[in-house]
Amino acid sequence: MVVGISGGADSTALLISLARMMADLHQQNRHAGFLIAAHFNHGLRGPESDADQQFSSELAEQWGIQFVSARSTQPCQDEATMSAQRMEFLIDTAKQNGARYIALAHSLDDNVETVLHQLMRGTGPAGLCGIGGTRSVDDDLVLVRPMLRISRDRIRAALQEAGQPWREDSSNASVQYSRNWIRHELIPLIQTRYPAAVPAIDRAIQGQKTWRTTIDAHAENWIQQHQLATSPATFRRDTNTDAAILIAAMQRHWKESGWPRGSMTRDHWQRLAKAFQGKEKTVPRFDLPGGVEVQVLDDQVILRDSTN
Ligand SMILES: Nc1ncnc2c1ncn2[C@@H]1O[C@H](COP(=O)(O)OP(=O)(O)OP(=O)(O)O)[C@@H](O)[C@H]1O
Repeated sequence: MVVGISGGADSTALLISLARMMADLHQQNRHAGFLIAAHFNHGLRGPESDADQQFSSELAEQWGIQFVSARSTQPCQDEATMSAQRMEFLIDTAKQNGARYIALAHSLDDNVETVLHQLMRGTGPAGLCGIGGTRSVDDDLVLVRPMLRISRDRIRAALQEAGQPWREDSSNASVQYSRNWIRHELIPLIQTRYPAAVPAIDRAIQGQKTWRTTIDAHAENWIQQHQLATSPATFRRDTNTDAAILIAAMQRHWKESGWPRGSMTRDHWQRLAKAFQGKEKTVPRFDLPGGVEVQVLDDQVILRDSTN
């Protein structure tokens, strides 16, 4: 397992927990695999960034864990780009060393902040499920987030109790980044009136995930029963199924076909669902963003990638 370590409280706690679990397994003479601590130096905060790397490397050494690091060749301030650079490094490290898992230390609070961020920026039901606990990167590699149900406060309290220091990232305190603004301004404001808001939102996320799993199972089932041909993708029309399931089925189809979803709005998905439900008889053909052409026949709907 490759563990992404920033030197912050969450990933310090994750690395130590995994190292202890490994030690326990070794003691019981059980196979424990191997751990690699991987740190990506974004190089944005000069000596402070180097000190984070130094801290992470010393922590790994202290626990007898192999340490790998890389430095950004194109330092940038954009959160999404930084995260993508980091993921690329973690995936490369995993592949080069034959690791099957990458572990990240996102906490319950990170999940709640992410959902609030998505909610305000605009999202569908999937975005309200928050960060996934596991995700397949490919057939041989799985991304896991074992700390997702543990609060930031609990993690810090445990580190303090263990006498284990961590690095405080000064850019985490800056409200310049929208995620930090949610963490440092918005959530504390909400908590002045709703002190238990964070665990309450987490429970709503868990509930949403259960709904999502159910809808996904129906969507998968629907595709199996209604897809008549793959090239071009041909589906049987269906007046009985709810729009939510039809939309989830189509979103799965988009993903499997590698079609771009970026410009598909809620209105587009609903229009597509209506085409299946037989309420779109007057429009036999229409186009969707990303070059997908929809042809509506009496008993079938055909989808074609017109850019191919
Ligand atoms: N520079 C980095 N190098 C390697 N892994 C990282 C780095 N920064 C973050 N990660 C991993 O990604 C996870 C989520 O990143 P995020 O920026 O939300 O974390 P963070 O606020 O720095 O948390 P932490 O308290 O773990 O440092 C971290 O918990 C850690 O596992």
